[in-house]
Amino acid sequence: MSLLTKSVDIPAFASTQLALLDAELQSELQETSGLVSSTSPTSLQRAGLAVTNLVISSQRTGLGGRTVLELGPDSATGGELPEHGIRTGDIVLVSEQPAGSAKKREIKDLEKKGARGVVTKIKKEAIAVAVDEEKEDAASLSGRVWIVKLADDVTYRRMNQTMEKLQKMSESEYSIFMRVLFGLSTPSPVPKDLSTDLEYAKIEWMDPTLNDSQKDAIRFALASREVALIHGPPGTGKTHTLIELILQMVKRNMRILVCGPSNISVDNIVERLSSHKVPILRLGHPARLLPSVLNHSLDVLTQTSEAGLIVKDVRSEMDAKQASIKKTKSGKERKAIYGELKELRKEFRERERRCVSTLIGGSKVVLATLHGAGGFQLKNEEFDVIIIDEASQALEAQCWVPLLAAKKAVCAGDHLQLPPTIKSTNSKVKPKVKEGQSIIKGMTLETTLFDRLLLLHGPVIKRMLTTQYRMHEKIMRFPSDELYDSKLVAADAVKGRLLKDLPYEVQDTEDTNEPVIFIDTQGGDFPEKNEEEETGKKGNVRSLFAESKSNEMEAALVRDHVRKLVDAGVKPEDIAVVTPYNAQLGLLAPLKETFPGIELGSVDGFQGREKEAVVVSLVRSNTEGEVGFLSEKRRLNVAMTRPKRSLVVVGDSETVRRGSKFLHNWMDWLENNADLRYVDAASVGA
Ligand SMILES: Nc1ncnc2c1ncn2[C@@H]1O[C@H](COP(=O)(O)OP(=O)(O)OP(=O)(O)O)[C@@H](O)[C@H]1O
Repeated sequence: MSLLTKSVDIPAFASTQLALLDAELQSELQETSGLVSSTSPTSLQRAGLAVTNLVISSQRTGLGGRTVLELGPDSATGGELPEHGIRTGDIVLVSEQPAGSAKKREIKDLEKKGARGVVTKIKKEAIAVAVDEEKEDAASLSGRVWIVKLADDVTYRRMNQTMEKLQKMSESEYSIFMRVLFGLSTPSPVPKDLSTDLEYAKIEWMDPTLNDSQKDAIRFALASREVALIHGPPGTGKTHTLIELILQMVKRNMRILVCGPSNISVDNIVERLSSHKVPILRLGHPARLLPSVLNHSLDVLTQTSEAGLIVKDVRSEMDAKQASIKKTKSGKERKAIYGELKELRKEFRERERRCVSTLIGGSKVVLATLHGAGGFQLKNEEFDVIIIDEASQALEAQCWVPLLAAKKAVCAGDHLQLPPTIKSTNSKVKPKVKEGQSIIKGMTLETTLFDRLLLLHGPVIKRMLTTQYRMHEKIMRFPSDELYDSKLVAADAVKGRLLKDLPYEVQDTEDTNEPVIFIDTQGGDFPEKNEEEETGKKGNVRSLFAESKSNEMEAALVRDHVRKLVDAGVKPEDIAVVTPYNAQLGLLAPLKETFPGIELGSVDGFQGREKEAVVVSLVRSNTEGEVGFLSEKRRLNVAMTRPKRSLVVVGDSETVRRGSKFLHNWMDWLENNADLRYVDAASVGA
């Protein structure tokens, strides 16, 4: 029996999590500092960890009073920023750019000459960074600067505090909810068929178009006492379902905290909830929120709401006093003003605290990231239920930040897509445990709460959404049969959609009237290349690209295919090329110049997204049948479920089929069902 199917010793669970989190943070810190100290800025940029050759183009005060720097390309580079891997919400260092050859750069030295901050906005021609308060003189940076992505140790602090609390709790403090989540008690039973149950049969749906599996999942989530999982395979309307669930809960006078692992996952829900007349409140730094969500932000409301105006009064009084100090010469008078200011500050804090709790107290639905839910604002707040969206993409320790005080949880996710990205799995940093503490062997950070609960309690705690609104029926077939017990059904509106039926002029060609095309390169004429061999670079660059492979033949075939689609009239912005390998993305990069608007991305980065046409380059082609990254079926699942109307797979079936049973079945399925195209090296032009 797997360790996860048994009840879990809570202190051992917490110490294992602490050790794993520490190892993860250490490898993140090591990776960043190792790379920054020994790799040239240009290589860091290539690895997606930095953007070089920038200048500060403007500086302004952003929300929350923070200084926001806007960084654009220097005049020599001009125009748009190069491709980079920096994302909104990343913690970065803005600093003078060191010369390429300068060795032994330490992050702390760079920090002296620059500042840490949070990326608040990314545009084609500029990146905005809100710098930390104590470093506002960073604006004085002149000349050429660069930004480097740093490890985000703040998020670890909160997860650690949560796990430490869990570790120290005595058994008598465990709530029923906690006991169920660790398998010390079984979940309270829920009637099997809720559609005939008196209480749940006659729900008045806000959205009457919900499908039966969505309705069933909502009834189940309402009826469950401790925990419910909503399993949402790709395109099945997971968020759509959560919105209705939230509205139904509000109708039942419940108070709800809604969380997700990322700001974007939370904002997505705020945006969709805002059209309904429900008082909602979004916690989080305004700089990190979507602009459309700002009018629900706690920080903004404390300044604009009625409750906020009282705070504003004190603030103006304080400003006036501050100004009068400057005018006064007499020491005695100054001292008196300082005394008054001190009192005012106290008053200000007290009013602000009251204002915050009035605003939070008046909200039926509060939304925050899992990490943000651990802030002081929610310290004494009680909720009837915690809803976690994208729960299968969150670390379990992160989920416990709000769950420690919970009575009931509803988690939505899909454990058959990729879990959160972990660095320490392949690194040399090993988890260390304090003496005398027991740990759970074999547990990793990649095991999410969603996975663990399914293993622990089985399907009785979940409901699966089964109608999908994204893919042509044929694109859906293989993942449905192989991973979702053949339960997925394509909605009528999407099941027959092809590229040629796009709402703009697209010619009917062999490339636009086929939902699944497989371009098979078997024959071994163009084997993959190892990025190390190609660059010949040593040191940390090696580790960065250690797993990276590329395949020029495949890149040429991808280019050919994209050209044919565009020639047939498909807009480049409706096409994406995804591949598991960064080095292959590098090879494909020129496509963006030829076809502006096309999207190139790693499979992992494309999770949660969709496009009309998706070309997948599998890259691996070798005589050993090695497939590396591809052996992870959750990655393949993400890759093959992104397209709406056209999935094009480019790969060497001979190599790939040897990688795993899943890959073997996929190659067989493609050979039997896809529009199969064999190529020989000589016929590839581009
Ligand atoms: N019952 C329904 N009727 C019609 N369309 C629906 C229904 N439920 C969901 N959709 C549509 O399906 C699409 C996907 O929905 P949503 O964004 O909620 O999915 P998701 O499961 O959260 O997405 P992902 O697969 O990326 O996790 C949306 O365009 C949504 O409007």
